Amino acid sequence: MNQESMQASAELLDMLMQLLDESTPQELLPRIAKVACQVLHADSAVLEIPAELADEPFRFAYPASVAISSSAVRRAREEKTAVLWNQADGDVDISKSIVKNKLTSIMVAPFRTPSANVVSGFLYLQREARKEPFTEMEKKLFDQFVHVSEKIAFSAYNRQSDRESLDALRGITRKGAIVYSSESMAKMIAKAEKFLALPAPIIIRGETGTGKEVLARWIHSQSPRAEKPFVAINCGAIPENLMESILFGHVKGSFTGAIDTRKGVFEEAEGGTLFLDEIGELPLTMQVKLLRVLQEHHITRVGDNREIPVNVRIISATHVNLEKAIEEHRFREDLYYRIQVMSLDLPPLRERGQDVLLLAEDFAKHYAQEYGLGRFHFSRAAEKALLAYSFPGNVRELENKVQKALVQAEKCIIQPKDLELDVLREKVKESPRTLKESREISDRAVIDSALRDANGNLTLAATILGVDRKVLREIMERLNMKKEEYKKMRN
Ligand SMILES: Nc1ncnc2c1ncn2[C@@H]1O[C@H](COP(=O)(O)OP(=O)(O)OP(=O)(O)O)[C@@H](O)[C@H]1O
Repeated sequence: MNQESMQASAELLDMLMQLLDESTPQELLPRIAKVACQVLHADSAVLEIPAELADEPFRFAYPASVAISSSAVRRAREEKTAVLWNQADGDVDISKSIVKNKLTSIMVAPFRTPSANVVSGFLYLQREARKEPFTEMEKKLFDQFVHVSEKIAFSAYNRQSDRESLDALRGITRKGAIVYSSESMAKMIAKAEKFLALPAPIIIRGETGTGKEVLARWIHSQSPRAEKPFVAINCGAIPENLMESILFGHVKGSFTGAIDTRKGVFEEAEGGTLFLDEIGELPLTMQVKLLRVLQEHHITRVGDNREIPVNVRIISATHVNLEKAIEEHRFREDLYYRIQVMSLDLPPLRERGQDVLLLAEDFAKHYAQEYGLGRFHFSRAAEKALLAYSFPGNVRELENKVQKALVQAEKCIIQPKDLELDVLREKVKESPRTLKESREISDRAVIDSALRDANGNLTLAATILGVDRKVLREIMERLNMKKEEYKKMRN
């Protein structure tokens, strides 16, 4: 092997190594285009896969606005191999594209299905005029790279479809990073789905670490604003004196330390979604300013008097009871009505039943892969311990416990002791739980959700539940549930 081909093989290996970590096709495909672009020193890349191959058509362009030669793509498909055009080559259509787009050369390869000759998509690279054209050796490397990438991509598709079949068998739903099988989550997601396309603000209520940000990101990704930015800030973590500048930006010299003019998060999120976590922590002075922006749709940077129009969807989140904060004059009622046009209650983990187990399995799989460990299983005893443990609402705590357990576990089997669950927080002391206890837990969860939907109205809640009002009242008495506690909750 000569020096040049040794170097090429090393580069090819390097490219492929970078792809092995990506687990889903959605993560892998953009990476293929980017890695090819980087290692082959191209200025732009496009990877396109039509719908019949993937579930949805896939197109990734880097940079996003790149113009490509469709004649070059057609020729690569006809020739069924990687093809290279340089400025001096004779193909009239392709030369036109090369000159028009100020290029020096183009390489395209068909991106095939695993079943051999069905040409489906393509990977396209081009170099700008100021650079050297691609060489024959680079074309060879590109061809080999595409062959192996196709195989990596298809095993990712297969893994995904295996997982989807298994998920369907077990009644598991995945929405972006959100995983669930419980009714309480399914109900909340069904409600969220109705809000996706609407521009109005949403408020997400839920205890700490229940997935409010994950839910907000998913809503954004499914909304007409998905291509625009999602910007998240935690109102509780920002010092009061910096809050205005972080939200609305500032001009140079407007205060000590303002060495540049800076955009605030409203401008950064332009056209997209701004996630205001812990909105209940926003100081009263800022609440007034935020309300004004929501009403007037423009902001003014600190130290400036120009009004800058903004088009941003607000999703806010809170773990505190905002109604109580209003009563205590810590939160403005007018702002409350502005931000809670549509409201979602994220159930705490303790009300998600078996979700605890599937989240634990997912976290175990994810972190075992990240740490380069093998495949882990939970022992039956560990599963029982997880179900019996009263998580204080918190998916993050579960995630943390599973992470630690992976390090402690022997022979890739997670035992109760590896999870370090606090014995004082066990929901039920005896195991297994009796039928009566388990029925009470599920009765409590459905009644809770119906009362929320009905704003504490017993007749309406009874209708939702399909029982007589008297029967509902009796069950509530037995479970020590009070309708008054639901009067102020709004969905
Ligand atoms: N249903 C879910 N499926 C998978 N992962 C989840 C789910 N809910 C939460 N998580 C994970 O739990 C962790 C906490 O989620 P997130 O940060 O969205 O919670 P939060 O309610 O916004 O927290 P905080 O109250 O601290 O702001 C994240 O790592 C997230 O990926």
